[in-house]
Amino acid sequence: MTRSSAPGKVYLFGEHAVVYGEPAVPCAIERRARVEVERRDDGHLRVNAEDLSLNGFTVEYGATADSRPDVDVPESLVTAATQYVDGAIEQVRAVTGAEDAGFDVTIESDIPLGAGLGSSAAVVVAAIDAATRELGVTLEPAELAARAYRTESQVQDGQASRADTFCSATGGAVRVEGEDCRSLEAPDLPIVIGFDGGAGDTGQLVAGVRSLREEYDFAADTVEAIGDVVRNGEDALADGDVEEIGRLMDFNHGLLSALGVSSRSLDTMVWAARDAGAHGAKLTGAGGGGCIVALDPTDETETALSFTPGCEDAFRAELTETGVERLE
Ligand SMILES: Nc1ncnc2c1ncn2[C@@H]1O[C@H](COP(=O)(O)OP(=O)(O)OP(=O)(O)O)[C@@H](O)[C@H]1O
Ligand SMILES: C[C@@](O)(CCO)CC(=O)[O-]
Ligand SMILES: [Mg+2]
Repeated sequence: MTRSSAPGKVYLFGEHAVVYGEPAVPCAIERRARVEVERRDDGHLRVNAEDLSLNGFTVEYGATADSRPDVDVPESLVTAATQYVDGAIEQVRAVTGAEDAGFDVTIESDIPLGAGLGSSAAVVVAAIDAATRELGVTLEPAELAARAYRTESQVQDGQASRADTFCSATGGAVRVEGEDCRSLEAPDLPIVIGFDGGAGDTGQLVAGVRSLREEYDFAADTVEAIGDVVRNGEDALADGDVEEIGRLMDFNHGLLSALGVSSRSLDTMVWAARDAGAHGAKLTGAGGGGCIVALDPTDETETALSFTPGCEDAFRAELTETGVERLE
């Protein structure tokens, strides 16, 4: 039996635009997905994911002739729920050459699903790491990130960046631009997260931005403007200038909002944070619903968010330098 964990992340700058080759800066946070893997002799895959539910039922599937979860919901929802783990196992079989390897996979996660904190990347990175080690193969973090990226890309119809998976595999703050992935020095930022209890589907939100970009030149310009914000953000990070970082996060949120990926509750939380004196606030990840990230060294933003209608949870996030972690 092997167990691995991998962290979620927040984006300081650059989500969505990073899919089209602009740079982005995500940072790993101390909220993790843990995946336990045990090899099966019969070649089947059985998945137990206690945080993943469909119609209120925990998803448990696999290892029978009809291996669909026993839940009465449309097939498309079942596929959406299971495709990241199935895709991770596909990568494991490909990279090890053990095409008929079977596994029992158990997932436990502190990262809310579909909320912009990179739950999919963390689950895929931890699953690939644990399952390859179960077969006696240990991947370097860069190779692990590359394999996890293939899964995210497949699920997102070929439109994914390497940012989430690289950040989760290596930990810390990272800078990703196309295929260029590197670690970045970042000051210890006072990060506060607000969560509206909701979720957005990353694949669908990415597809929405892609069609806007194809339809309107000014949407393509907006994507490029996000790239400019990120480049300014890198300078502010290098200078440790938290006020400037916050100002640029505000700008980044406005541009994401123009691209249609914010929501009423995300905007409400962003404004609650700004009104409470945060240096800046923006949505994080794919958007549509889920989380915002704000910078505030005082308790004001966390307190204000906890009283904001529509905000279900407000908490401080510690950045972590630990990417994938091998537990057993
Ligand atoms: N604990 C988990 N167990 C099983 N599958 C999970 C778990 N967490 C996430 N997933 C998979 O990841 C999907 C959510 O991924 P999605 O990319 O839409 O959101 P996210 O990664 O949380 O947010 P973002 O990509 O915006 O950072 C779920 O539908 C599920 O397929
Ligand atoms: C929206 C997006 O930029 C980040 C999702 O966390 C998609 C991606 O990078 O693949
Ligand atoms: Mg994701």
